[in-house]
Amino acid sequence: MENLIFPPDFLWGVSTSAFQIEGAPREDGRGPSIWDDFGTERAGEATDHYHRYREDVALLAELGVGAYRMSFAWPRIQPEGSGKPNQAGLAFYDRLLDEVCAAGIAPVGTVYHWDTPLALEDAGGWLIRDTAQRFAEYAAILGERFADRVKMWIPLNEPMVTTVYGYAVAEYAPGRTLLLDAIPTAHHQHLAHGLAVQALRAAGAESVGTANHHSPVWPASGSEADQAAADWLDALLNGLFADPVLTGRYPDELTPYLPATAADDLPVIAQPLDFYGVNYYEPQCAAAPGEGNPLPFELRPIEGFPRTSNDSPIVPDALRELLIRFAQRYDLPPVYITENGCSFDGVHDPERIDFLTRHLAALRAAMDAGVDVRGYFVWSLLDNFEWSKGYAPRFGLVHVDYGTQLRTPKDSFAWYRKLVSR
Ligand SMILES: O=C(O)[C@H](O)[C@@H](O)[C@H](O)[C@H](O)CO
Repeated sequence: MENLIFPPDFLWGVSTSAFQIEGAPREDGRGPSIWDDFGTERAGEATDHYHRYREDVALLAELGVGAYRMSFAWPRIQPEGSGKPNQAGLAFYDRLLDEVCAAGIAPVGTVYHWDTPLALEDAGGWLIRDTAQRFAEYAAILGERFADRVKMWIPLNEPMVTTVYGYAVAEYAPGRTLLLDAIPTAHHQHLAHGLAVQALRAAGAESVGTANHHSPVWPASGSEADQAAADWLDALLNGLFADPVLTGRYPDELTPYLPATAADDLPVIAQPLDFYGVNYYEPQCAAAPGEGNPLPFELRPIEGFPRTSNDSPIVPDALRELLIRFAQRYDLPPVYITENGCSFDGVHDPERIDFLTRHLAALRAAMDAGVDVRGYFVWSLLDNFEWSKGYAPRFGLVHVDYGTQLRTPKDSFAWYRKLVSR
């Protein structure tokens, strides 16, 4: 830890999301979301944060972080995804945000972290343009109510994951297998982002940015064909989500898959941002597609690196590589690592401390190379519902016994507290 030297005003935080921790799916007028009945394992009561938020905010205060990234549950605010807000839903976030602010912690508000109201999905979800308008109305409701307490806003968490995992390969809700025909959902999310930026600024939001999932893409070999495949996957996973908001353009190779009028929306999409949030977990590897593969790439496993209990390769240096490449490629606003973390079991978690130490060292190296990074958020405060993987992966600095909802800070909690208090 001695070598992990960061500026005195560096922002240390932790991140969570509403659907993964709140529970209380049927309480106080919350409507159904696309995740409520999706997959083999249900979130159900999750960590019951809806009732135990005071205890969790006390953990945040004990941890000593300066910021807490949370998300608002759209179906709790607008049960049908449109129309008048549900006052009981707004009141929950009043209670939560007042508690966070009273603890001297800055709330960072994510407007959407994948829990689309079911009624909107039944109407077409991110496949239709109208959902962007609905989203802007929802963001305006949040801005008007909470911009006095939430200083940093993130309209959408990881639109890439929604498009690829939710609409292209059906790993996540809503579970569509549209492959490249899922790409219009990226455009409609970008439009939603742009309209929400306008709505939040109009409501007095001080700072608005992103939380985009980014991974360096490595070719499986030095062959031209593998390099071309890696470039294509890089355009899909990174370019399609960074270029429009940062440059006002789409990657050339993706334009054939976009709605015909997509270019008309780029001025709204590419509004200046106060920060660029990056969620980093691991690199990807691509090879030229085999016979009969409709995609211009195929994924290859990343080997030769230690792995998490969730079988993800641990490659800290890829974070440094990614940030330096982004700083060379884009006129980046200040950067925040809005998520980084790993799954390991147990309360005694030296592997997680090692993971965080090595990723923070890589982050420091990127800063030494000139990348303007202003803060870092660990995923996650609590063990929680890891989407289609359910409750098996444990990403928390705090262990949760899902039978009793007992919270137990892990060794990594004490380690992070020491780091952020320096
Ligand atoms: O990045 C994501 O996928 C999401 O933002 C989180 O909700 C995940 O739970 C976390 O990343 C661990 O996979």
